[in-house]
Amino acid sequence: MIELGVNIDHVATLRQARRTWEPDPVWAAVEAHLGGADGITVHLREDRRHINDDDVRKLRDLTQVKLNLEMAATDEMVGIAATLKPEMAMFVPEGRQEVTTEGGLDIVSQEAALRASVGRLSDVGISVSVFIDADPAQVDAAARIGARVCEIHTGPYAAAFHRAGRDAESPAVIAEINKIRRAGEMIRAAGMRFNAGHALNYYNVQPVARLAGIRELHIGHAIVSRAVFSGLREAVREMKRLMREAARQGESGGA
Ligand SMILES: CC(=O)[C@@H](O)[C@H](O)COP(=O)(O)O
Ligand SMILES: NCC(=O)COP(=O)(O)O
Repeated sequence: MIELGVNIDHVATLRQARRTWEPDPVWAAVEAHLGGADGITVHLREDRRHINDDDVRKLRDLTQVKLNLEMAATDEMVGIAATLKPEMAMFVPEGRQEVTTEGGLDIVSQEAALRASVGRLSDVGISVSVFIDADPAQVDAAARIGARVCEIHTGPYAAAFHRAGRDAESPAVIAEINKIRRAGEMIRAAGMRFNAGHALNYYNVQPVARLAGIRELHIGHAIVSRAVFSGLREAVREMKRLMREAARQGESGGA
């Protein structure tokens, strides 16, 4: 069955707006768990603009569902992950000026360095994921460096969906979903786990959740935004309901 990893970065974004102690990401993780989250995702950015080292340590100790640590592939971050041992670590590209992650990791241009980082984390039992565009060359490279998981960047799909006025049948949206589908087929054929995420929301999630072989979606901004009005537990519950419904109707019958 398809799983949901809830990204709680923006609970920390709100805390940092006042540089205070609330809202606490650990409380968010508990609420997400109670709403049906299968995992918790945080992105420990090099500039610590939202989640900080202390949050990750506490989440590691207290979270009872899988922890996925998103990070740049730097020595510092690899060291932190190797010490804290989240169940999964995902390498993402990072830009200092970006508001959020702007594109997938270019594995092809830094294969040797990334292979070494994947090796360091795999050696201590962490399942290593890479955040990549739906690009066959990047999927091939992910397999070559030993990644166990690929998370396909759904930002271009989400942007097309928004531009099309939420029309899932528009040619631009279908073209984007087909790219993700083809990447997913390659990922699975290479024996890796097929995940997806970024900018998914309550309107655009179902076509992605219907894809054959999709294992896990990572969703943050939309869930935390909904939670402002409905509470986090309910926001997670509703997202899981949409995902399950789509998976049941989906290309692999919810398997
Ligand atoms: C990798 C990805 O798709 C996003 O989850 C991103 O890493 C989140 O980072 P921000 O929360 O800083 O936007
Ligand atoms: N890796 C994607 C993620 O964790 C959530 O991204 P978003 O829903 O906050 O855009």
